[in-house]
Amino acid sequence: MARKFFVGGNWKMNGTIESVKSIVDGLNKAQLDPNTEVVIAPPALYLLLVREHLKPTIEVAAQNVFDKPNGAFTGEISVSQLKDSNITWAILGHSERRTILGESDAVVASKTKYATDGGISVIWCCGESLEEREAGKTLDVITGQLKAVSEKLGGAEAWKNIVVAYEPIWAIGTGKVASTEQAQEVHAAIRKWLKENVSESVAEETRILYGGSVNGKNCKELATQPDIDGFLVGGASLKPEFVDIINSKQ
Ligand SMILES: O=C(CO)COP(=O)(O)O
Repeated sequence: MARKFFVGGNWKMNGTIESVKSIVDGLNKAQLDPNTEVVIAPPALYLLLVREHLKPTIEVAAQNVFDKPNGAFTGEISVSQLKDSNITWAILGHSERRTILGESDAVVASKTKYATDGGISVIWCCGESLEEREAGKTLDVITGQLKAVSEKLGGAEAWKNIVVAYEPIWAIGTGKVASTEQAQEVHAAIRKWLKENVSESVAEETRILYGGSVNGKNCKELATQPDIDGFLVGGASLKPEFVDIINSKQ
């Protein structure tokens, strides 16, 4: 089964009502490859605005979701609130939340389990720091992150609603994109890990995205790699070149 190409736009903590409307308008008018699944993740405050104005063929993701049903959790958003608002995806495990907001493997795993159990699909992120790469620990870090989430998910079923995003921390927002060889090597290792530790069909069917300084120029070559099934885009998802990234699969 061919994996459908997937491009996510992670707007992070950027935008205003005016700029959000302008990006949405641009996406609504653009010619987008119908063979690419597109998901946009605006800041929480703009989720409803984006969902209301964006064409229905593009899904909307939250940049976080909490692992409790409701209650006294100031500042958090629940799975049921996302569903109530027609938000169908969440980004979890992003390195900015792991490093800046202190989310551990266990917290990320718990949120991922809670979201998928509740019917929210997850863009689950992993990636190594520069120090870890230089110490030759890249695959150890990635497989450690995979193991934590996989044990919590407890079987193949939940993986149907998960897209994996490999985002080397040293490539995020730095303009330093991983080479096609570096990205393909890690993507192939993730697929092998899924095959050996979850199931052959999960390994075959799970989309593995690359994220980290993807732009309109470098996306085409990355998209030629057999295990790169799309992108999670930060800075360039706020710009018109995001359309070129969506249309990058030949
Ligand atoms: O973190 C990212 C997407 O989640 C990547 O960000 P940049 O594309 O800005 O490097």
